[in-house]
Amino acid sequence: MIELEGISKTYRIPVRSKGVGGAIKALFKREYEVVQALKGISFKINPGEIVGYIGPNGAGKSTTIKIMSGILVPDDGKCQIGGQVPWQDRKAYVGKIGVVFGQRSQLWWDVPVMDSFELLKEIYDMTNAQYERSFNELCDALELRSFLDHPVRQLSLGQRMRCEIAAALLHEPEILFLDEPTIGLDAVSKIAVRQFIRHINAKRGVTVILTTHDMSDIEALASRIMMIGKGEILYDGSLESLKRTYIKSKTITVDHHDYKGEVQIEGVTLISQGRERTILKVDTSERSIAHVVSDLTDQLSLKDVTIENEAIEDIVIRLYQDHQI
Ligand SMILES: Nc1ncnc2c1ncn2[C@@H]1O[C@H](COP(=O)(O)OP(=O)(O)OP(=O)(O)O)[C@@H](O)[C@H]1O
Repeated sequence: MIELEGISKTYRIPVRSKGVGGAIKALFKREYEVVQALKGISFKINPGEIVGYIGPNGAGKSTTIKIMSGILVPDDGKCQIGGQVPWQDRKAYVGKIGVVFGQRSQLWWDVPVMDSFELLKEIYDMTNAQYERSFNELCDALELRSFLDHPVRQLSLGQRMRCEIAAALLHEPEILFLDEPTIGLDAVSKIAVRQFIRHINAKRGVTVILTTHDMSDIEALASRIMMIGKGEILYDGSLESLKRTYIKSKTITVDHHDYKGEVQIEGVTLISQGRERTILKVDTSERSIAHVVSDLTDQLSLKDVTIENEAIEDIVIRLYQDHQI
């Protein structure tokens, strides 16, 4: 479905020395700084996958999405999406993709949402039957009906984002690019957006490429993650395998009856110990959780035990550190 091979992209940014002298000099001779945003990245994505594309600010995520959506042309490399090159034959290509840039709107700001949808029907040359089917499905799944006649500028951020996603999917594309779709949303709206992405992926088989800084989006949605740093793919694999490779510790929280003295267990760091709750960190490469829990049972009268993995954010930070990013 999606195939990128050796894609590179550089930007030329004009630089100018300070002051009036610099401005005059720039009139005669422009100097540029070259930023290499993508350094020959390659990957393949199969139909129906949901891929989380993550990386720190300036890593090259948006540049990749812009190339895949045909807005930017790379300096080098090949890109084939659904059998087409995104920046060629644009009219046929845009029918295959939907794009949401969380920080920008594709809806007409001053007109009711409904008018934007009807205009999109004309732009994508949809039949009445196709439009009705898609529109009704999206309105129901995203609960849009109560504000369809409101101008976009009067919508809350959560309502607007639901409309943006509906607008991107109205023409029933096979691929959806989502660039930070949950940015700025409250917890309830984030959950609604995630549920909808799962729903549309299962129902229509839409392939989803999602960039986000919110690791809970990734945990909720993506079975595969690609991590980019300084224009290079640093990791491409399952979230599970990332966790297996990089998770080095687990935290055990034990609720217990009366405190009988300080817990002492090999390979464990005691984080805190109170009368009824003890928190420990276990280096899983040194001790197995089963052994630690068994030792705890000997030393404490247990009421409840919770075992938590390291947060995915911590794993990602460690991976960036390994690559000196
Ligand atoms: N239009 C542009 N002109 C010049 N440089 C650009 C342009 N767009 C991006 N860059 C530079 O290219 C690099 C990659 O930027 P890009 O926006 O792709 O990163 P990103 O991973 O999406 O970052 P963020 O998470 O902050 O959105 C950065 O160094 C950025 O400053």
